[in-house]
Amino acid sequence: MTSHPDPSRPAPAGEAGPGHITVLAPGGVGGLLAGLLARDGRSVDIVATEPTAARIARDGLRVESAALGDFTAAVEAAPAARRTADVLIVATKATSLEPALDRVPAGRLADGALIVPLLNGFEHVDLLRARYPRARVLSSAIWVESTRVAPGHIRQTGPFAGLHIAYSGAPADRVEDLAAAVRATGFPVELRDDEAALLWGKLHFLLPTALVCTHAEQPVGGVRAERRADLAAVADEVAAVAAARGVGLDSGDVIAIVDALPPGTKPSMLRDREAGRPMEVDALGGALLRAGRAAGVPTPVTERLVADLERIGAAG
Ligand SMILES: NC(=O)C1=CN([C@@H]2O[C@H](COP(=O)(O)OP(=O)(O)OC[C@H]3O[C@@H](n4cnc5c(N)ncnc54)[C@H](OP(=O)(O)O)[C@@H]3O)[C@@H](O)[C@H]2O)C=CC1
Ligand SMILES: CC(C)(CO)C(=O)C(=O)O
Repeated sequence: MTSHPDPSRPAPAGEAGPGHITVLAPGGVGGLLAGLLARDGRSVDIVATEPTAARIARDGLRVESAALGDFTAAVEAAPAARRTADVLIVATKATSLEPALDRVPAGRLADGALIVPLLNGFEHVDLLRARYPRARVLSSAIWVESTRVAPGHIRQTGPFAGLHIAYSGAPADRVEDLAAAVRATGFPVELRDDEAALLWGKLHFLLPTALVCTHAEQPVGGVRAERRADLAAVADEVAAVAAARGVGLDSGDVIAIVDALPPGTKPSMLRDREAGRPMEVDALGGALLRAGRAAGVPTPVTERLVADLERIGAAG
């Protein structure tokens, strides 16, 4: 995880620029990046649900962040893509990914456009590659705690922030120009060669934290004291499935990260449960169960937590 956003925001030297950036879904993470890029004067627009697009077009995008500043950025916003994007940042929840993608037809992407999905999990990468065959989907993971407190109003909390992007076979200079533009906003970016390690490294931390905090209805401080065995067991199950796919992960690292977090840290799945929104239980936990079955790796603790959370989600 990359920590401590740099508020000095160094200017990108000699950078050609990533071109026009469209952000699909201005929620906790999408709204944060769209706001930061717009504040820096980048060419950026937002595609959102009808009411949220209207609100942002009228009032701008409000961002509150102790580390990156409080500001309102004027950004174009519409319910369907109107500009041709060189970069598409996809920031929906997994539960609304497919209907949201209908708002960005493939013809609205420049040939060879870069797609940066901020979703947790891994199954969305193949879905995006099938849907946009002429684009380059870069496996990515964002480490930040950021909440859409109201349409077009984003609050980033917590001490960590970092965007990890894999080259994923795309032209290196274009990926680096994009990384430079995001870094210049003050948001740290790490470029990586190994996309599987990037995605599974995030899931290794995220899945235990999300499932156990959401199941217990407690932030990190409570579960690391009371549900440590479940945290460690889910981390070990993720590591076992990742190992079957050739990715080496050490569960000790996950426990060390969980122990270092502020006790009030809440994963987005817990925030969804508290707000009565659909939870990404299937896209994250269900995906691990499917990958475990395919590899012949047992995942009993994840299975129990997923079953309980699916029952809770279905009961509304
Ligand atoms: N929040 C966080 O701290 C982190 C989240 N993530 C991951 O990032 C992804 C996004 O999460 P997060 O930012 O929390 O999500 P949010 O719930 O904050 O935002 C989701 C956004 O999607 C929009 N949306 C929903 N349906 C549609 C649709 N059909 N068309 C267009 N837009 C739509 C919502 O619109 P509206 O505003 O109109 O409701 C909202 O702006 C998830 O996979 C999550 O796991 C990863 C790291 C940290
Ligand atoms: C990193 C973490 C736990 C940040 O809150 C996250 O990815 C999420 O909440 O979805």
